[in-house]
Amino acid sequence: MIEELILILCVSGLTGSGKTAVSEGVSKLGGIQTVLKLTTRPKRASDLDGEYCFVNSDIYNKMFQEKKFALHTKYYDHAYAIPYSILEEGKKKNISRFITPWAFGKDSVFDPRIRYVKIWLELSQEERVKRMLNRGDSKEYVAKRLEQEALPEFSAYCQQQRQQSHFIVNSNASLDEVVNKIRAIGLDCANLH
Ligand SMILES: Nc1ncnc2c1ncn2[C@@H]1O[C@H](COP(=O)(O)OP(=O)(O)OP(=O)(O)O)[C@@H](O)[C@H]1O
Repeated sequence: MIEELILILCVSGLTGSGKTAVSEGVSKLGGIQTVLKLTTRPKRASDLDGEYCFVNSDIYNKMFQEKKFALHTKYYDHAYAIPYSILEEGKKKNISRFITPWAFGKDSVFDPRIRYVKIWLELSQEERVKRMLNRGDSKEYVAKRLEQEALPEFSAYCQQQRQQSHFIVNSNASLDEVVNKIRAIGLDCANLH
């Protein structure tokens, strides 16, 4: 199990704000690693290799009951988890700092021995739409996501994520700049221990 301190940088933000790109970018610079997550949601064409392991609800629930997850959350109809095994694999490579897109919800379960640093990526809707279209999302998909964002329940949830974050980072800068800023936060927080 977890004998030494583990830190997870949890990057949240609205769709298209850069969570995945920034997490990958930080991970590429070394010392802080992305984590493979388990999910019950179906695979999408846009999913990056190595970001998710797709499992059915039976397998997920069994692992949950066997306390195999360091973090678990529900988002709409699907469940997401970070298994201890992934963190332990990192530890074997001397990595104890991780980064991942992650949002804490009211159904979240998390190991309190882990230190979570919550980072919110801030970006205007206009710029997010541009980036989503650039990444190949269809206009219909973008419109659907924006409609969802406007729902009072969803918007309150996002507001809460933002308010509960330890750092708010402006994503309206080059990817390198945002990556370096977040990496510096991760390394600074690691040095506090
Ligand atoms: N700082 C940046 N400057 C320019 N482009 C960026 C920047 N950050 C991310 N992007 C690009 O914007 C697009 C959206 O980023 P990304 O997919 O990481 O967003 P996300 O927050 O993970 O979205 P979602 O929640 O929909 O999965 C991607 O094509 C990504 O490469």
